[in-house]
Amino acid sequence: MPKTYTLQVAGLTRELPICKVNDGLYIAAFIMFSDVEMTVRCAEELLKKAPAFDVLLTAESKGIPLAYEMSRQSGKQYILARKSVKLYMRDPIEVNVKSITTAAPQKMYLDADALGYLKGKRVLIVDDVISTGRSLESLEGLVEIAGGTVAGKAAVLAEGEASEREDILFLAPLPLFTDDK
Ligand SMILES: O=P(O)(O)OC[C@H]1O[C@H](OP(=O)(O)OP(=O)(O)O)[C@H](O)[C@@H]1O
Repeated sequence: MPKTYTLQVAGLTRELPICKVNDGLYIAAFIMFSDVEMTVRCAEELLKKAPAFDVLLTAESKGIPLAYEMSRQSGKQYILARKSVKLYMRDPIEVNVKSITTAAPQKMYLDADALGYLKGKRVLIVDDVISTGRSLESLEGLVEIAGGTVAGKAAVLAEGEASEREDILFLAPLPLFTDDK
């Protein structure tokens, strides 16, 4: 198994460390935290591809810098689905989620203010990576509960079989790695 994977995306090149998920399955870890250049460039490229939308929606935590930057560049607000309830959240609603990189089942929450903001809006869902698609599915569930419409589903990278999906926008595929390849 190689130690790194060379990613080219949005005109930039990065060496991603390859990390074990479980026996036989490995991923190349794409962590945009701290990489402002990558965040800014990917936000630009995703906004070029994005359909018309009113508001961005992402999930804690790695989607946050991307959604922030897409919001800054587009002038459209972003809403954040939290993965725990904070005492300042009014009447939170929840959906279940289990992503490829987080072993334990998680939940996503929106409070009444966020739900109210999404109601009747065209929502562009954004994340750093779409892999199994379960996080995306949860975000779609939140949009439905809120009474918004999904304008588009966008990520910097589509991992594994997600790169064959035709219902998502992404900038580059990201392979999954197994012991036999
Ligand atoms: O398509 P999926 O299999 O759902 O995987 C993609 C999701 O997994 C990662 O987040 P993670 O849940 O690890 O949380 P984090 O951003 O807080 O690290 C990533 O940022 C996506 O949100």
